[in-house]
Amino acid sequence: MLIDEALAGIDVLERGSGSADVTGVQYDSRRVVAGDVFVAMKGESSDGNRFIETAIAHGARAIVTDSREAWAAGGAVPFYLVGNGRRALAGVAANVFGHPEHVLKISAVTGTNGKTTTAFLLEQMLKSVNRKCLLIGTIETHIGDEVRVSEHTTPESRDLLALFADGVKAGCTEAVMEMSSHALAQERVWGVPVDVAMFTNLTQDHLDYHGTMERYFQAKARLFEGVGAEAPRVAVVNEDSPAGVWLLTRDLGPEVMSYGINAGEFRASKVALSAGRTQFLWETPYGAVQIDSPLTGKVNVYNLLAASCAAMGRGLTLEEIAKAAQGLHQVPGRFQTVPNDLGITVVVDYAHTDDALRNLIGLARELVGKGRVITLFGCGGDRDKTKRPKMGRAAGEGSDLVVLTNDNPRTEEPGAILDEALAGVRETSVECVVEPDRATAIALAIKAVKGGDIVLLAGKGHEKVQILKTGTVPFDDAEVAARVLREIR
Ligand SMILES: CC(=O)N[C@H]1[C@@H](OP(=O)(O)OP(=O)(O)OC[C@H]2O[C@@H](n3ccc(=O)[nH]c3=O)[C@H](O)[C@@H]2O)O[C@H](CO)[C@@H](O)[C@@H]1O[C@H](C)C(=O)N[C@@H](C)C(=O)N[C@H](CCC(=O)O)C(=O)O
Ligand SMILES: Nc1ncnc2c1ncn2[C@@H]1O[C@H](COP(=O)(O)OP(=O)(O)OP(=O)(O)O)[C@@H](O)[C@H]1O
Ligand SMILES: N[C@H](CCC[C@H](N)C(=O)O)C(=O)O
Ligand SMILES: [Mg+2]
Repeated sequence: MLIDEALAGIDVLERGSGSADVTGVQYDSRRVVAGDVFVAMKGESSDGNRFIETAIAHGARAIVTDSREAWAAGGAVPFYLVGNGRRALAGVAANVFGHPEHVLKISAVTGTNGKTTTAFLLEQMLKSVNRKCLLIGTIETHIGDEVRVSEHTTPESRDLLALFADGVKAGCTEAVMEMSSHALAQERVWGVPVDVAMFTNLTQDHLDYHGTMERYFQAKARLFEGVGAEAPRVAVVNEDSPAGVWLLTRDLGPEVMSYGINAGEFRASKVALSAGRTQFLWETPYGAVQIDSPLTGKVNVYNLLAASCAAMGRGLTLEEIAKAAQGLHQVPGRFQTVPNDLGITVVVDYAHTDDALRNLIGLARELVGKGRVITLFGCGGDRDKTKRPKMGRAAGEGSDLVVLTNDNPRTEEPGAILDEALAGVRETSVECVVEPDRATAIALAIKAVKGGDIVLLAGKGHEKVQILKTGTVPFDDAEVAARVLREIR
């Protein structure tokens, strides 16, 4: 395609001389191949403009830059100056990949917790009526039946559009995706038209990046305004969440579906919860239906409500949704039990905020009866530090024993992270053992079990690695727990 076609619709401030035939687009010099347009953009930790020469050496045929200096300096291929590099990248990618975003009906979910689960549930509901689906989120990317491991919850626009194009090629008509607050703030989803948008909840996380809860919320709210695209046709909002109530006061576009247990037009009543079973009557303006699903816990009532509303927004009937709910599978690493014949309940969960820990421990308390709740957790390095004592407090408040350990210390000193979390645990009277090595800590937690106790391994869920200063090593909570359980047999 001619570079002018690749740049169609993009506000180009200055054009270089000459033309070029381009076959692809790239924003990372290390991934440029011959024929690409390289979009050089300023980032927060680095600047793509520093890598223009490398990109040209790798075969870039044109440069789109957000730096006037880089444009003025020019080079061996035509240069184009744009005002906003990330938006230009999204626009060029949409042109290069043939606008797959207009072929797919896109459902997107944002919120602090429940995005991955809700997206998985909605995908399963859409598949139950034979719609071919793309799924894009934290754990995996599904392109119809093909499964790929995800690098980001929400990929950079170029990679997102490439996935959309693969989906269209595979015959998908629907896409279900998570939109992280990082991606919304950075406009990785610029120009992506969302048909159905979902909001799950807002509690503390990611303040290292957003600074304040207000800015964190405003990033999430952008999904409902449309990011370089029209506002979503349908807005699905949790009215039991204070931030959801606030969102509902805004102009949310043509169709609004509020859900909840205590409030909301699409409401769950007669909620009955037990291990492996969630039942409620779903009362909607279009009639009521009994939902009976094999998921566990109150948070999943909310996830089911969000997914069910979105499924309805995508045209499924109440009966189709109820039928799909019966056959739903639990999401990997979300309240996942580790099978064993010792009668010990070990649960792997991705709770990595104080709110999620509180919900998880509350659920365990309900299930355990007279037994004890043993909670193992840690806090991520190079991430929101202010959540650490809060997570510690949440873990301490509901548990009978806390095992504090590492969870991806990244470049930080593990001991310092543990101290910050421990300060919160110490605000409670719970017994706490600190063991930095996560495998040893898991063994310790499981070996502390007396009949009828429950062990919660929180924070890493589906993750398959531990990220340490010295490098990334394979690590899987469920696998380690299974090994410990085999050893003590
Ligand atoms: C804080 C954050 O989100 N940063 C993301 C952001 O980085 P950035 O804008 O600072 O970019 P940069 O690293 O300064 O680089 C600027 C430009 O130079 C380019 N470059 C850089 C080096 C080089 O050798 N050559 C080169 O061309 C880069 O490709 C980029 O185009 O854009 C990059 C390109 O898309 C992302 O890889 C990067 O994700 C970092 C690695 C990250 O860890 N992000 C996490 C926090 C994240 O996004 N998480 C959310 C989920 C959070 C949740 O669980 O809720 C997600 O959606 O995954
Ligand atoms: N609706 C919900 N409300 C509150 N907590 C939830 C909800 N759903 C799940 N959780 C808790 O949050 C954890 C993460 O859930 P999930 O992976 O679905 O969320 P997410 O928003 O995708 O998270 P991330 O942004 O880290 O990818 C779960 O393991 C569970 O402990
Ligand atoms: N995806 C989220 C959660 C990771 C949870 C925990 N395992 C950690 O590393 O903090 C993040 O990057 O903040
Ligand atoms: Mg997720």
